[in-house]
Amino acid sequence: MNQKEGGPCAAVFDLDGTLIDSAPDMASAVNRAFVTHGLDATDPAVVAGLIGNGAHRLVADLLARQRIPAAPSDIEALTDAYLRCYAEAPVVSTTIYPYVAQDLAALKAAGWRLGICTNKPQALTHAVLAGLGIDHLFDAVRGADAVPTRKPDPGHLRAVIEALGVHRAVYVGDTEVDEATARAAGVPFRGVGWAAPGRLSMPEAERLARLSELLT
Ligand SMILES: O=C(O)COP(=O)(O)O
Ligand SMILES: [Mg+2]
Repeated sequence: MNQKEGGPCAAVFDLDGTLIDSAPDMASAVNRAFVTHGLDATDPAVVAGLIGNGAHRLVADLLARQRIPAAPSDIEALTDAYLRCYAEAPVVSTTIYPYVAQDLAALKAAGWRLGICTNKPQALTHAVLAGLGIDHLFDAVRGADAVPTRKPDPGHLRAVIEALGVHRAVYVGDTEVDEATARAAGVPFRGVGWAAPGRLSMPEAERLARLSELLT
């Protein structure tokens, strides 16, 4: 996609695993919540592989891994505890992936409108973007609780694109949830080359080496 083809274009990004490596802080928060409730902590590398479907699903998946039967109300309580722990320390070990900040700035300077479509809750998304000093780059940000139905429902991505006020957009992500969301919304999808193995169905060779490739 190219600005020269007419009309503003937008690049909408998934957040965790796409623009930022937030897995260490997310793993630390969910493990603090589990341990506080008398449950076991999980290897942060395992937690990292489960991120992308939102907080509730992360907690449910971790409980299932530990073979702990849990009522919906237990999962709710643990999810609330996880999100409280995360909000207390949203940016301690989280980092922006290499070149992402400068490539986002280059896209913005070239006239692209930039958006975020993430399954992270809205307040935490803003806290993390602000903590990393990249919140000013985005024209529309929609977390999981800022839309009636979240990813993989295509309405989540469509809501971001509508807020950006563009007719042409691309979605960039790191998991099959993102791929499926884009497909269902009829939006072109690009996967990041630094996505963890097995998280995207598209071949490695077809993924973005750098976000600046969107400019070409
Ligand atoms: O699973 C989450 O909490 C958020 O993940 P996402 O930013 O990749 O959508
Ligand atoms: Mg992701």
